Amino acid sequence: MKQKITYVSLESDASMHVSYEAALSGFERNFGHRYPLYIGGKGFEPAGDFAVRSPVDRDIIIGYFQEAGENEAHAAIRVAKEAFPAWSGTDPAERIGALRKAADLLERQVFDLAALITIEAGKTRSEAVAEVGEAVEMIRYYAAVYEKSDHFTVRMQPEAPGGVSLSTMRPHGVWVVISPFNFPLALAAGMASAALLTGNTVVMKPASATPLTGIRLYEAFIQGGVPAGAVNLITGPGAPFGEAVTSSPDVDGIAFTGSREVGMWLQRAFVVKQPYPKPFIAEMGSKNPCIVTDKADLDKAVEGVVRSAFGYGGQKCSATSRVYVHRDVAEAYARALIARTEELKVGDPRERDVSLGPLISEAAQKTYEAAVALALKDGGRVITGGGVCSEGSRARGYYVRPTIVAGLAQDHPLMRDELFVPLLCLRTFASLPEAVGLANETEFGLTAGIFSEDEGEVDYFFDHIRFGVCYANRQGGATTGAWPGRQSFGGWKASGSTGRGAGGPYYLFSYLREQAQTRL
Ligand SMILES: NC(=O)c1ccc[n+]([C@@H]2O[C@H](COP(=O)([O-])OP(=O)(O)OC[C@H]3O[C@@H](n4cnc5c(N)ncnc54)[C@H](O)[C@@H]3O)[C@@H](O)[C@H]2O)c1
Ligand SMILES: N[C@@H](CCC=O)C(=O)O
Repeated sequence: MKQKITYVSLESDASMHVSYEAALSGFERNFGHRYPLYIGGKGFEPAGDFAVRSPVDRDIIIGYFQEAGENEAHAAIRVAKEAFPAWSGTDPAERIGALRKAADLLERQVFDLAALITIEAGKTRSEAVAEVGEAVEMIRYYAAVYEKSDHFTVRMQPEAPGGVSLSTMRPHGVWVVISPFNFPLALAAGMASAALLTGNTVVMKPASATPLTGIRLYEAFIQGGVPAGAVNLITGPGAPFGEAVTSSPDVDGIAFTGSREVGMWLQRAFVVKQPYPKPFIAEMGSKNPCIVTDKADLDKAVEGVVRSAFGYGGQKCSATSRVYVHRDVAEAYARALIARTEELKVGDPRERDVSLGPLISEAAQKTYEAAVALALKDGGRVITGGGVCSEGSRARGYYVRPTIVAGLAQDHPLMRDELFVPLLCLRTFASLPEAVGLANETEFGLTAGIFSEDEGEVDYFFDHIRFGVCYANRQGGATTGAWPGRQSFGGWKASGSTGRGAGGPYYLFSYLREQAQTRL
């Protein structure tokens, strides 16, 4: 592959397709294995197992995975605690080397991993290849930041002549890394590599829909040179794992990416059950707005919104789910938006020309159907989409039409709640301050976008919008597609807990604590 694929480019030379299709057929011959969980470098099959079926086609059983309970979580935490003194005591250059090697290994397997992400998570090939690229770049970016900053050691003013005063940043100990289904490689890789680079040890828990991608990441860390025990992997349901990790005195920090509901539960439980405050990193959901003013280039605004509202079926925390369009251009914009949306081909994401694969689960499909019904009941107009696709092989997956709803009140639940399905709400406004006010009327604060060719309007937007990741005139994605080293990715308010974005210059600080060292 000659060109780098990002979420914004999503295009490449034809060689990508040949390699991806070869990887896909290789993987298809290997469905149905049984996989262990990993503690201290050893695979265990201690529990009952669960089958993971593909959202692309429910008849595909990807594999059987361990349904771990609290005992396995405690065992992994114990081993990670034992591994901490040695791993935190290694030369940082050695840790950086191991993580860089893991990134190289992931990069070498780009098509195998992309095929796996397609089957497990239902992503199209371009989205899946981009995600592998994001994981690789995330690790490399953190390694570079850590290396260039001299591992955050800063010389301070000496207290007396001949003395030395340093500010150093030290690891906490055992971090639990809990990741969601929708970026099963990139988000787990980002959190876990940040913890490991900075000298912490890790217990990873991937989402139950996507455990095999988590196992492949674990293997890359181990093959890269992260010692057995410094990284461990538990599969299985969230609830018993959450009980164990929030109550264990040996857990020193939790990094979570997922829904607001689970994130808030974890944060509260961790505070209540621990004897003293410990770091908790949460990246959660959102309800992301995009503003299209009467000074917008409407072609850009159509493409940017379609990509962000419907890319991966709206199953991105960064997805655009609300559009506020100036009333003078609303009709023309809606017409063009509908036309472009109706060009999207919904189907099996293994196929080259498909733009939109399935939703992750039956529950997600039910959320979609309930949302469409509620929109109609409450006087909304479904201006395109609004139905399930169940013709032919699509009946064996969770395929739905990208949908746009107009005419709902600003405080309607569909304008307020994260749905995580391809459903976009459209409303009009009369002035930019009004639009920014409407965009900000939410408890969430992850991503926001504007389309306007007027610099003054764009300045006003950046000055007044209360979201962590903001974009202007981004045809490649109105609110989606942040990339390590280009955009720090972190939510405000109910969307995130630290104020320091993933893939940004300050992210590693979240896994460290400062120690002042004074020598006389
Ligand atoms: N802000 C971000 O960077 C970001 C990125 C991706 C996804 N997300 C959010 O993630 C959500 C979608 O992902 P999801 O459906 O996998 O989220 P989820 O919250 O259902 O699950 C996330 C992870 O938490 C685990 N979990 C569930 N209950 C638990 C419990 N009681 N204790 C411990 N762990 C538990 C799950 O097994 C999974 O591994 C959306 O809300 C999306 O916005 C946020
Ligand atoms: N980097 C991705 C992360 C999305 C998370 O769900 C984006 O910005 O769209």
